[in-house]
Amino acid sequence: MLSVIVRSALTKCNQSVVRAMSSSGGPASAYTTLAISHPAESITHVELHRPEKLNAMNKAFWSEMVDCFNEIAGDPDCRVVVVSGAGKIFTAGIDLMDMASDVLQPQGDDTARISWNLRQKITKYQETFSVIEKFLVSEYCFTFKTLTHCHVDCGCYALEGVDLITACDIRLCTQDTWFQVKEVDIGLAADVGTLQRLPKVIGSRSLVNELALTARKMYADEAKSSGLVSRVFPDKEAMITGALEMAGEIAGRSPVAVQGTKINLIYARDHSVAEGLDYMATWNMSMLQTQDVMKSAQAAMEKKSPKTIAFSKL
Ligand SMILES: CC/C=C\C=C\CC(=O)SCCNC(=O)CCNC(=O)[C@H](O)C(C)(C)COP(=O)(O)OP(=O)(O)OC[C@H]1O[C@@H](n2cnc3c(N)ncnc32)[C@H](O)[C@@H]1OP(=O)(O)O
Repeated sequence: MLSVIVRSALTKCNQSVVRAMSSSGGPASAYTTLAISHPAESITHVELHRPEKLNAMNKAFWSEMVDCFNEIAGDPDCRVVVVSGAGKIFTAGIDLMDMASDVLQPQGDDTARISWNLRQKITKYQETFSVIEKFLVSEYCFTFKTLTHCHVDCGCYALEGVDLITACDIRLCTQDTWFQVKEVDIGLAADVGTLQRLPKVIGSRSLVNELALTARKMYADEAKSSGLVSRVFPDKEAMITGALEMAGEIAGRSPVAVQGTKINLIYARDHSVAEGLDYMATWNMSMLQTQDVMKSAQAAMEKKSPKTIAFSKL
């Protein structure tokens, strides 16, 4: 239904894009929880795809995300990744049924061994989201987070999704989205990224504390004003069009410049200004020698968009 309405409203070029990004076809890959598509040149779409379970993160999901982003990292044709959720919500968080025995009720009778094994598992689950940041750093892709549209009365959720989206570079949502750091409601401290990354995404420490300590919902307008998302769209169609336009803007620029910018932004986030400047100098002592600078400068002098330049793959 959604794809029919969308098709009639978009250009021929965008029709195939929205078809590729719609969830109706199901996963077209080896993965059981992810659907992968290529809606435009240099852009990969990763869709969380268990809509009947609200994209709850089961055991397969945690390892498939790592495999998927490793695969993307090895794909020189990919420059931007768009991540979204199939169906009415982005994700309902950890799969409480499938994961219960693994994490919430660990087996064994020796505290040290149970603890040791739990630590291993937590570290492994952390890698599921860190891989987005880490591997895209070592490659040259940007990640958008897009949330699916649904009616106001059913709401959109990003529960464990907050861990995932804070590892992405840019976050977009629809007007009827809400976000929740849900962990305290199920008796635990969030352990796969939210408490580490959210304070670096949202400027207000007080707001981060409030969200994490009370598990209250944060709606789209507050998410925008706090800086969790950079744009709010009226509906999914507008959001996908906007996300792909933005992805196209990034993918059309020098991958040397884009990759270097991303890596140095993340480095600056985690280090002092002095350390960041030092790292930058070392980075650019080689990267400034790229032919992309000369090509781009020449295009600027001729008042041409950088998107008119054919940049080679990294
Ligand atoms: C190492 C990491 C350790 C732990 C980390 C935990 C972090 C977290 O993820 S905390 C968040 C945990 N998630 C939740 O508490 C959400 C639970 N779900 C809900 O509250 C509701 O489903 C809802 C999200 C508010 C949506 O409600 P509604 O729209 O009414 O849909 P439902 O009918 O409830 O759900 C449809 C279908 O999906 C199944 N489902 C929903 N959430 C989960 C889940 N988290 N795990 C497993 N399955 C889930 C639900 O059971 C339904 O399935 P049916 O087969 O149709 O019954």
